[in-house]
Amino acid sequence: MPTRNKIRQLIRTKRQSLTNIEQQQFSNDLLSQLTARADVQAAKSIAIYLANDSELDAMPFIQWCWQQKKNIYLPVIHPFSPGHLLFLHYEENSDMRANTYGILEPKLDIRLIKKVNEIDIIFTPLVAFDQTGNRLGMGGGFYDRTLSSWYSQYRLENEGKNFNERKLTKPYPIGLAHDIQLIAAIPSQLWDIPLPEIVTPTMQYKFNIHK
Ligand SMILES: Nc1nc2c(c(=O)[nH]1)N(C=O)[C@@H](CNc1ccc(C(=O)N[C@@H](CCC(=O)O)C(=O)O)cc1)CN2
Ligand SMILES: Nc1ncnc2c1ncn2[C@@H]1O[C@H](COP(=O)(O)OP(=O)(O)OP(=O)(O)O)[C@@H](O)[C@H]1O
Repeated sequence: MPTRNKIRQLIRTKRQSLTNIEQQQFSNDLLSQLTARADVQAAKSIAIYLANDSELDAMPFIQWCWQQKKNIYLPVIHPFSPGHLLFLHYEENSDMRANTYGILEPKLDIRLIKKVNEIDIIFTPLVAFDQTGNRLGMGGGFYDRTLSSWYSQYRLENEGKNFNERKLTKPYPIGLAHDIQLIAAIPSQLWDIPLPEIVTPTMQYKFNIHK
C-alpha cells in the first residue's frame, strides 16, 4: 500500500491538473448539492475553507450562505498552540492575512472567535478519502484535533444505531472533495478522525463510522 505521503503527492498532482472550467463547474455542482440539504438549510453557523492547492472551491456556496444570513467561519492557525485551529467569523469585508502556508485567513481578533461546539456544520478540506470515510489531509493533523472530542461523543451516543437513527451533536463534520480524490484505501492512523459524510460534485457519501 502506498504511504500517506505518496498518496498526498499523487492526489495533489491529480487535483492540480483539473482545468479552470472543470473547477468552476464542480463549484457550481457543489452549490446545488449543498443548498438542497435540509441540514444546510437549517444551519445558522457554518465553518468552511478558502480553496487552496486546487481544492474543491466552495466560494459560490459561501456567497449563498451570506445571502441567507448564515454565519460563516474559517480556520485560522492557532498563534501559540501548535497543530490547533481557531474558527473566526468571515464576512465579505473581513480583514484577511496569509498564514504560513499562504492560505488567506481572517486577521486574528478574539471577538471573532467561535467555539467549535457552537458551529452547526464544519465542512472540512481533505486530500484523499476512501469508501469507509477515512480522511487524509494536508498533514498538519489540524482537523483531527478539531474533531477528536466530537468523535468520542458521536461513537458513545450512536454505537449500534443505524445511520438514520443517529443522534447528532455539534459540530457535524462533512468532507468536501473532488471525485478524483477517492482512493481504494487510506492507511489510517490511530489519531485519524473519519467523516460521517463526504460531498463531491456528483455524490453524497454516507459512512457508518459510529458502529
Ligand atoms: N484551504 C485549506 N485551509 C486550511 C487547511 C486545508 O487543508 N485547506 N488546513 C487543514 O489542515 C489547515 C492548514 N493546513 C495545511 C497544512 C499543510 C499545508 C502545506 O501546503 N504544506 C506544504 C509544506 C509545508 C510547509 O510549507 O512548511 C506541502 O505539503 O507542500 C497547507 C495547509 C487550515 N486551513
Ligand atoms: N488528536 C491529536 N492529538 C495529538 N496529535 C495529533 C492528533 N491528531 C493528529 N495528531 C498529529 O498530527 C500529525 C499530522 O496528522 P495527519 O498526517 O493525520 O494530518 P492530516 O489529517 O493529514 O491533516 P489535516 O487534518 O491538518 O488536514 C501527526 O503526526 C499526528 O501525530
